[in-house]
Order: sequence, then C-alpha cells, then structure tokens
Amino acid sequence: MTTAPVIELRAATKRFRGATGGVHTAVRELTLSVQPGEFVAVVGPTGCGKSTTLSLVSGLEPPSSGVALVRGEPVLGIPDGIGYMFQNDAVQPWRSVLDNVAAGPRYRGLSKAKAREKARVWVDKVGLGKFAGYYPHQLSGGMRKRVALAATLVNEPEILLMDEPFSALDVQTRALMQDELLRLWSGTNAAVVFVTHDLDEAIALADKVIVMTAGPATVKAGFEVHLPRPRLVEEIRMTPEFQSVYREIWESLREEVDKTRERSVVAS
Ligand SMILES: Nc1ncnc2c1ncn2[C@@H]1O[C@H](COP(=O)(O)OP(=O)(O)OP(=O)(O)O)[C@@H](O)[C@H]1O
Repeated sequence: MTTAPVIELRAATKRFRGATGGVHTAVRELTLSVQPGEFVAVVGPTGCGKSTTLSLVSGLEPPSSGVALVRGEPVLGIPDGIGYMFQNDAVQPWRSVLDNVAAGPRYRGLSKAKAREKARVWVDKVGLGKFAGYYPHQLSGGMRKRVALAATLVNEPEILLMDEPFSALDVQTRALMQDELLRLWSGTNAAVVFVTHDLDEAIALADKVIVMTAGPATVKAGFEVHLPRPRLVEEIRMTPEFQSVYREIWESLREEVDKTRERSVVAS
C-alpha cells in the first residue's frame, strides 16, 4: 500500500546569485519523494548540492523553480514537525544536559516542570540518565551527539533532516550513534532524509539510497535497501547482501565522484 508522501520535491531547481553577479545552479530539476516512516539516505560527490536539497525541504531556501511540498502543502516557511541534526550541533553550553533537551518542549509552551519531565525520558533513552546535570563541556563528543539526538527527538518530529550528523565522530563512536539512531527512530513513524558522504553509513541506515549527480545536483538513481531490521551497523556491513548492494550503488556513485574530481583538477 502506498501512502501520500510526507516530503516531495518536484523538478525543484535552486540557483544562487554569486558575489560577482554570476548565477550558480546548486540543484537542478530534482524530483524526490519520501513516505512517512521511510529512511532515505542521500549520497553524492562533495559540494554537489546535498545540503541545499535539505534547505528546500526545511524552507530555509525557496526553490527558484519547481515545488517543495511537505505533507502535500507548498513549503513557504519552516514547516511544523521538522527536526534537524547537523555536523555541528546546537547544544547550548550554558544549559545542563536535561535543560538542553527540555529547551524544545519549553519553546513549544510546556511548563518548566512538564518540559523537564519529558526531557528526562529522552535523556534516559539516549543513555545519559546519570549525566542529566552535566554541562556540554563536561561531555565527550559522542555524549554531546546523544544530547543533540535527544533534543531533536523529544519534539517527536514527523520529519528528521540530518546533514552528516556523525561525520566528526571517531569510527567507533560513529557506529554506536548509528545504532542508537536506528533504535530510537524505529519507535517512531518519522521520515528521515540523511545526507552523508559515506556510502557504508547510507546503506547501513537507510531503506532507500539516492545517488546525486555531480553538481548541480539532481537524482541520478535510487536504490532500495532490503536488508532486514533491526540492524546493527557493524554486523550488517559484514553480510554478503550488504556488500552486493554496496558494489551496485558504488558503480553509480563512482562516476559522479570521478566527474567532480576531474572538474577540480581542470579548475586548479
Ligand atoms: N547560500 C548560498 N549562496 C551561494 N551559493 C551557495 C549557497 N548555498 C550553497 N551554495 C553553493 O551551492 C553548491 C552546493 O552546495 P551544498 O552545500 O548544497 O553542497 P553539498 O553537496 O551539501 O556539499 P558538501 O558535500 O561539501 O557538504 C556549492 O557550490 C555551494 O557553494
């Protein structure tokens, strides 16, 4: 059964005016749809337009032509029900772990006590129960990521936009966070769009991997990932099924990566 997509980009194009007056096309005629509860990973060569694609969904940038729809409505501002996670997380250094996580519910109008009660549940869920009173500078990078994850999920987003959220972490912490994300996401019906440079990460997490072309970004190909869930990323990567999907997608992605490299050689 197909349901109505929660996110749709229809032939969306985004042009930016450069400082010297020229026009740069970051995203070209991009068509993409994401169903409720679907985990979509977006991979593409560096600088191709992946983050701009997320900005079209979040309303940070309007398309120059084409349309961006969330829940079937054109995106005019930042739609309700969207959560974000970026490489650099907006944890607030002056707030404790608990109050960082309570900030979203407070902003949405809950009393301090209610917001903290809700936050407590998520602080526990991400395994930071004993650190609720700590401040960000007292935590490791992985723990700060957990705070950011809890602070995002406490708002129960219907859509989660993630732009290389784990790329600054060391390999082991990264795998732990990927498992943590899958575990917490599986209890929701949130649609996820997860941008990454890392094809391993994309396949381990997603139901569908979208390969973008060298910039301007458009969808080159989409690949369904039929690996069973629940998944443990370090284990699933060892399976022959994973490796065969990896080879198939890498064939497609490699051409675009090569194009980007050739362009940068010509330009230098
Ligand atoms: N606000 C802006 N004004 C002008 N140009 C922009 C703006 N935002 C992005 N661009 C340009 O659009 C192109 C695509 O950028 P974008 O950040 O979307 O790519 P990306 O695929 O996410 O990059 P990376 O892989 O490095 O994270 C780049 O050439 C970038 O310089």
